[in-house]
Amino acid sequence: MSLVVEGLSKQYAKRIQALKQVTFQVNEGECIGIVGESGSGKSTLARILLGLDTYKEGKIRFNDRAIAPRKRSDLRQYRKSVQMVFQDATSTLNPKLPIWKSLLEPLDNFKEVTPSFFSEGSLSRKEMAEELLELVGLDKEMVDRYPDELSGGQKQRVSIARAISIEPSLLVCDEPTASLDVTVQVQILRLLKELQQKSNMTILFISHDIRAVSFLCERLIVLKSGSIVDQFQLSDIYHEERHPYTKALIQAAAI
Ligand SMILES: Nc1ncnc2c1ncn2[C@@H]1O[C@H](COP(=O)(O)OP(=O)(O)OP(=O)(O)O)[C@@H](O)[C@H]1O
Repeated sequence: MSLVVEGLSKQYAKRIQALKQVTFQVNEGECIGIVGESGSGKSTLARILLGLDTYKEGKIRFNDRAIAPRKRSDLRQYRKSVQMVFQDATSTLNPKLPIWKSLLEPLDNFKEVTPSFFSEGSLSRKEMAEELLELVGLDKEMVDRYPDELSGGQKQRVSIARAISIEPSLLVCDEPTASLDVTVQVQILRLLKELQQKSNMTILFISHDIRAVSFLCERLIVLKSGSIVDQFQLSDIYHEERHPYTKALIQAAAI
């Protein structure tokens, strides 16, 4: 797996330059964090990376193939490899479907995928959903429940299970913990860390919270007003040469 973003710029209206010459690379098995305040361009970047938004300037290459957002066939292949976890798990899950049906949607879309983590032998669809729930630390009894019968943290676990069900080579998380209580945030971060270590999955974690990013990621990218102002290994977070903006984020988070 490799993702290369080169000189990516995105302009919404004449004066709104959401991304400016953004360049970075994500390598296999890495957990990389993109941190920035509100309005820094994080969601724009996430949407473009998922093929949900277009861009005119710059290049995105995934496994050495250009991602051209308008080509549907390319996009389908890409979606199989790149999955997303959003901030709002409620909107990810269809309120009219029991959890097990929502969980199986990606596997239904990509029938050619047989996840390596399923037990041997033929599993019924519900058993598959139960195994997915157990993978993210949820009780398998929850398969028949509906989203509004789950807590925020449980819903986020379901959306993580759903995203990893097809074993994507890259998982993009856009503020996955932002709407959760602090204690639940930590649990979700621990879960992501555990899943990443178990499967060597590559994670791109986008957040305004440098504390969360530094808990999970070994490399950090700092985005400010659409530009990357700093990029460093976690071990260098307190290094003197950090950008003043990074230092301010660290100080504000008291880490
Ligand atoms: N659809 C849009 N049309 C016009 N401007 C937009 C649109 N989406 C975002 N912007 C602008 O682009 C800039 C970056 O927004 P973006 O949502 O990517 O930031 P963000 O870092 O994700 O912020 P937040 O954490 O508040 O969601 C902002 O100035 C925003 O107002």
